[in-house]
Amino acid sequence: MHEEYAVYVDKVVKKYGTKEILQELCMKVERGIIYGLLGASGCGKTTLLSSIVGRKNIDGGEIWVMGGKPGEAGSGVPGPRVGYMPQDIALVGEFTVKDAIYYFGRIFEMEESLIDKRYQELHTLLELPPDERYLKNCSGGQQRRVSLAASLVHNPELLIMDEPTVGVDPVLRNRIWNHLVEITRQQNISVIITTHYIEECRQANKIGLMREGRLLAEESPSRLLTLFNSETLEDVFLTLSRRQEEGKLPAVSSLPIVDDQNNSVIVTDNTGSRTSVATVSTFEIGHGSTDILTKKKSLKTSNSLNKSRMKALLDKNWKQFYRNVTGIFFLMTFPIIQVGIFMSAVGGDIKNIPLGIVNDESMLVNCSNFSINGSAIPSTDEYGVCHFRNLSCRFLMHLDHPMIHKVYYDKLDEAKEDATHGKIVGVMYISSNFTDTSEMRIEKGKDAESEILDLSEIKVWMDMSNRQIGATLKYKLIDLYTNYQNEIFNDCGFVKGLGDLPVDINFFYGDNNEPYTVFMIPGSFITIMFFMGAMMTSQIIITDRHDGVWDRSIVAGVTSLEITITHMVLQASICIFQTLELLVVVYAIYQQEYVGSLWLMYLMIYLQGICGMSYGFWVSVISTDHSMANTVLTGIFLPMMMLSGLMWPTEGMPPFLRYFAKCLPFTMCIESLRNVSKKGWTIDNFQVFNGIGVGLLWTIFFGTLSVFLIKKKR
Ligand SMILES: Nc1ncnc2c1ncn2[C@@H]1O[C@H](COP(=O)(O)OP(=O)(O)OP(=O)(O)O)[C@@H](O)[C@H]1O
Repeated sequence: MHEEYAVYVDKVVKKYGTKEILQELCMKVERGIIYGLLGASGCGKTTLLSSIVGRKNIDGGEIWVMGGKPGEAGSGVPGPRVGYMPQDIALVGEFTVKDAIYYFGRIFEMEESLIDKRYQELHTLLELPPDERYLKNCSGGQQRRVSLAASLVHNPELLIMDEPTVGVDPVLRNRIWNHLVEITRQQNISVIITTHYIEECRQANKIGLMREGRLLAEESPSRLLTLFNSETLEDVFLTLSRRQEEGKLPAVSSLPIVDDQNNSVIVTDNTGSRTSVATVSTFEIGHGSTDILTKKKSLKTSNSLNKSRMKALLDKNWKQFYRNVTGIFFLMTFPIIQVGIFMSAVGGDIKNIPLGIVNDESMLVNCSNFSINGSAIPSTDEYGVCHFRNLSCRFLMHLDHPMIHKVYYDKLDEAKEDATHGKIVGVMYISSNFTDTSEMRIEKGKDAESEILDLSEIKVWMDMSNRQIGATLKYKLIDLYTNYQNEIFNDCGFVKGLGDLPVDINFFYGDNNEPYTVFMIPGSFITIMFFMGAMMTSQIIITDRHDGVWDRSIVAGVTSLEITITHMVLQASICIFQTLELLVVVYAIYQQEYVGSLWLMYLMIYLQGICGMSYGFWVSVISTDHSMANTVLTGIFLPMMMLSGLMWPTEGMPPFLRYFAKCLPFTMCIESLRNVSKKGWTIDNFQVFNGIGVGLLWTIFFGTLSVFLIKKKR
């Protein structure tokens, strides 16, 4: 029975949450007719059409389209059997008028010459704007006409149009209707059309009046006008709406109208018994119902990857990319800017830290006249070891370092006061008899009194509220003191190295003077690429989905997998350049050292970009719009970054958190990349391979989850 109809909707229920949008709705569209679906805004027309084309799952009832169920293998719906013009324009703004039509032609696997022929016909019929005009530069009405042309390009068996005539001038509207009448008559095409201009539906063979998720009536316009003795369809609709409100009008039944011969519109009451509400003229289909449509059954969509569709999608993605100058600029320069800023701002030597100095010894001597000669003279008498003069001046000379800006104070209290007010970062105090006690400290050695030790000590108070500055200064002071001590010991003729700490530290990898930047480079590479991949993917996919391009393409027969793969192909290509940019900036421009394989490093960074894309894909699937996507993206990315060991080694975390952190997408990859760049390890080392492995697992996980969610989400 269903085969007789182009569309057969039987007691369909569709809910959004708990709200029933379609309430056991029944609708029958014979083949080769124009069916006008009328109803107020929000009554569920779009929801019904989306369900018919297989873009929404229904919660009850059945839908048959061209004898098959939408979405079922071999039904051809979604696919080339249907032409769908959604309410939104649902075209790519970066397309020219011609591109838009060619895009759908290629998706429907039409020959290029045929697409061109159809394009010329539709161009004339619909008065399309010039071929090369970008859609984003077309008016709303022009875009709508292009959208209409795109749904007609392949001469579908069933044409579904959601408000195609909005914003179209009356002459052209009339021409569109005439064209619809012509194609239904000559080619037996079936058309379902929704419109706000109720009266234009007089040209339809049948209309369905819809209200609050139900069809109030389903008949030919002439019969409805006769039945309700009305001049206009508006009046009919008004009367039916009133009756529905008064509870006198049940919905249209799914049962076949058996007594059509009696010229009655049949409705079913709430108990299920059928009643005739009026006697009217017979519903006419102005032409035969010869089934030329079923002969087109070769037009089925295959679920496997299709070359022509993939080509069309790749072309679309490429045009979307290269015609969006701001987008290109952002995608290509963002990694350079990011890593450039990082290299310039992070890990450089800290300079000019203000250090307060109170040198009580300088009350007795003037350091500006100080000469290093004679400040440490080996002793000639048998008890002495070495004689010192003005050692405080000699030590202060060693503090002439770019990191330290010496600020002299006369009084210790004043210096401490300034330190507490943040004017200086630390205070250094040297006692008045520092030189003498330093000499005695060496002479007496193990017998030195604590007072001597105390007075020969340089005392420092530090502001450690900025730990990085405080700690850097602290280590620098110790370093400078060691240099100073070694220098005077050398002058005294002591054995070389006596002034050093008795700890000899050597390095397998890296060296003592390596800046903090080197530690952070792998983390910054990985996080920049991951973030770029995620941003790019989520933005592009959400834009596609919001513009309706995704949905429309799927109705045309494209599969989610094809869309996903083609997006990934383009973005993965962009990632190739972005990864290269990062490496060039860091290793060629900033001349950072590395010992491992550059190819392996490239691969690892690149794969993280792909992992980011997969993550961005998942974010785009679970997000309803851009702002939600941005929130989810950054909301998850930031904690992942903090746990990644980028800023602080994971060894500093509580054990359970460390294990958790290591399972995250880029924690282990950062460590692995460090192992390659600093240690020269290769991929056969497990501690390199595991980082790549975790990234790959996350890529597969996010990708699979996204595809699953897309399928489930309709
Ligand atoms: N994804 C969704 N989630 C929740 N509610 C939705 C969703 N889509 C639509 N709705 C609601 O379902 C109802 C029917 O929407 P629908 O778009 O089908 O109406 P319509 O008759 O096509 O309206 P219009 O003529 O204005 O396009 C509306 O109340 C709408 O707010």
